[in-house]
Amino acid sequence: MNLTIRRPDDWHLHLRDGEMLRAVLPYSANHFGRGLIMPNLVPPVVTAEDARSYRERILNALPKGADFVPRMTLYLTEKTDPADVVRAHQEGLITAVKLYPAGATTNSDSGVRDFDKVRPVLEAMAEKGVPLCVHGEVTDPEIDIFDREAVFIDRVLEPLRDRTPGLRVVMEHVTTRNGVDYVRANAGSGADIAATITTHHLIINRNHILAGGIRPHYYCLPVAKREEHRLALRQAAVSGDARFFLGTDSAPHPDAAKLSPCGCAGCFTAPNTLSILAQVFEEEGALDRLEAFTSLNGAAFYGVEPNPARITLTRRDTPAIHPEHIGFDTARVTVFDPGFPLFWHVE
Ligand SMILES: NC(=O)N[C@@H](CC(=O)O)C(=O)O
Ligand SMILES: [Zn+2]
Ligand SMILES: [Zn+2]
Repeated sequence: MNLTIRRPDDWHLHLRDGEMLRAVLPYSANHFGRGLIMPNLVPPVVTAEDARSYRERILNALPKGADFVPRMTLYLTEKTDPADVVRAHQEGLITAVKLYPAGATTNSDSGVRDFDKVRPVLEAMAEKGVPLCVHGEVTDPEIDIFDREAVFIDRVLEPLRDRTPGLRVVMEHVTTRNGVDYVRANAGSGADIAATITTHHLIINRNHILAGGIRPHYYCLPVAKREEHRLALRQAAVSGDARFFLGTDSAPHPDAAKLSPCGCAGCFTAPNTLSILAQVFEEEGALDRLEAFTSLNGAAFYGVEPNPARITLTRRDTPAIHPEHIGFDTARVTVFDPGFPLFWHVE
């Protein structure tokens, strides 16, 4: 069986920097036309100048002849200058701004604590149509980690959208039925809310992380939730609803940092994402909607044409071989293991 679709885009991607960047980039560049590049480097990508030089480093790391365009984001801080953001967006240097609540996830220390301090930036973004990509979790230690996304919607997202009419928001890596329902319920208010869904959250629930032994490679943020939430995500992804699209959140970390007493969050899914997604859509009887999720809906939200190139996926009787790890001089990174063989090959 064959499926030819527009070349996909990855609207949430961590490429890191230096030798890690050079090691992981070819996997994304192989299958994706564009990637929205997350700015949570150390130090973060805060200004237009930072984004310009990071973009340069990515372009220099691209394999020869690659058909991949990095689209940049800025990391929102309480000191972000609205004029810098607007200028960078008008020049086409950045596609969006990323909000990390301080302390919510990997390298989020420079993120936002006091939302009043970023109001001028958000207002400028609303006026100029610069999308805000949101890591939607509260950091209040009183709130159970499995409830942090749902509480964020009520405490932070809804008030923020109320105060900033017209602000276009992407709920990144949505993990709950609450998130899916929130996006759906705001249908009436125009194209100002959407959500990315990752590959791994379509596969794992919280049992996969914790039952029968702890599995650090399944630990990511937001953490995977109960099965009912995974099913809600699958349903949203395969529905064809234009407000849901792929952002893999492929987030490589060296094994040494994952397999530690305080292991860090992130799943590295770039190499096998498309094989996994084809299988998910096949299982859901929705192969005809895979292209909308991977290649059309996100482009429409960001106001760009779908990629002109196409890729062909073929379902064979023999499993597709993906590396278990990728390695470079000083580190090894483990590839996300869906826990079942993958029969869809990317040609
Ligand atoms: N998703 C993750 O678990 N980790 C991401 C950060 C993020 O996207 O929140 C990372 O940068 O490692
Ligand atoms: Zn995040
Ligand atoms: Zn991420």
